[in-house]
Amino acid sequence: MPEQLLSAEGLTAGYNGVPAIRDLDLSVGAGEVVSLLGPNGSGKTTTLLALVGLLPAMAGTVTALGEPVPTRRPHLLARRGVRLVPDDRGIYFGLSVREHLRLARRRPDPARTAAVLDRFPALAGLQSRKVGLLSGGEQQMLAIATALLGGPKVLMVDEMSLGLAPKIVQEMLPAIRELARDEGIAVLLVEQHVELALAVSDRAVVLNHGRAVLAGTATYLLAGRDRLESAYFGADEFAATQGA
Ligand SMILES: Nc1ncnc2c1ncn2[C@@H]1O[C@H](COP(=O)(O)OP(=O)(O)OP(=O)(O)O)[C@@H](O)[C@H]1O
Repeated sequence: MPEQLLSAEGLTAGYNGVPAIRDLDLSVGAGEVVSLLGPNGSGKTTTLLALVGLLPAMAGTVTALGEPVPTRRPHLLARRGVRLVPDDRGIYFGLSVREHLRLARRRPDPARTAAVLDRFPALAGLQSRKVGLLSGGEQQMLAIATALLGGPKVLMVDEMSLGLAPKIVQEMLPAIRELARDEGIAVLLVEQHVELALAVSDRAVVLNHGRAVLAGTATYLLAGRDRLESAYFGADEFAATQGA
């Protein structure tokens, strides 16, 4: 079993005193890719925000790299190597790609930059382009490349595939999978593309109404399509989609 770099136990978090996720257990080990799945509003983004301490835990604990995650100090956590790429990508549109990549490290590291750009070759030829003029897929690659330049130990990506063509997603997800394995990064993906996510994941957790309703290895989840759909949609909604 890999060393657990990120874990939540009994995590409850939400907004204005109202829980949006309840009693969640989750862990991601070195070199592992775990997907957090579930329908709209099931609590995936809330979970990520709680995991980086942007939302304080109402109950339970969050541990990253063996230490409790501090509340509302994501920059401190990022310095320790725990990075979240948010669903709006968190990038600066006025910079060029080259300038953006330079922001990622206090001291430039050309070898690391070259190694990361190797994983996203489409970006390599766009270094002079303004970030705001990149396509959605290129912007997403830049957001992830920027996070990777710092050499993260834990990487969380919220809805990487949002607004992207499936072909781009099919290229990017395996690149993230390889990076996790090669560099021992613990990766937590929030994804709407269930099958694409499971294809590159070791394990997944399905949330519904803020609770983990199904968890297991990707192989187990892919082998039980009905079980997955039922957990994903909820029994009643699933029945409705079946015309019952
Ligand atoms: N800032 C907020 N204030 C109050 N409630 C919120 C806030 N953000 C999210 N919620 C609520 O918390 C619940 C979980 O939302 P969350 O964004 O975590 O779901 P999600 O699974 O990421 O959804 P999606 O797939 O649509 O992005 C939803 O009921 C949502 O309406």
